[in-house]
Amino acid sequence: MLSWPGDNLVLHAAVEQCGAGDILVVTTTSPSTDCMSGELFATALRQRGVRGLVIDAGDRDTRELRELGFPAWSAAVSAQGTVKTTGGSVNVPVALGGQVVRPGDVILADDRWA
Ligand SMILES: O=C([O-])CC(=O)C(=O)O
Ligand SMILES: [Mg+2]
Repeated sequence: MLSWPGDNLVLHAAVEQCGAGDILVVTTTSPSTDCMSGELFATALRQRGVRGLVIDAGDRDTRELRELGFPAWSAAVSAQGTVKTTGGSVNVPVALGGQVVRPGDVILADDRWA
């Protein structure tokens, strides 16, 4: 999904679109480390059977995520929250880390930064 920086309104819509086995990939229209997601979103995603979250912005509640056992990769850990004002796009190709990720792509991720 693609979001306005510092705004996680569309993340709510994206969660509703997710299903079992999915990995949710979150990007913003310009660089931002503001926190888009945390324990609450992770809990909602996990309940839908989502396998992980990749977010090219901030994430938080890292201890709770670890306790939940929910895998999340983010560009930053930040306490700076977001507003819920501007829509975005769900189920569209996005670019992050020099890669284009399309809906339905297979994602392989680990914790080795490799
Ligand atoms: O509520 C938010 O915007 C992000 C967060 O901390 C959570 O999902 O727990
Ligand atoms: Mg939280």
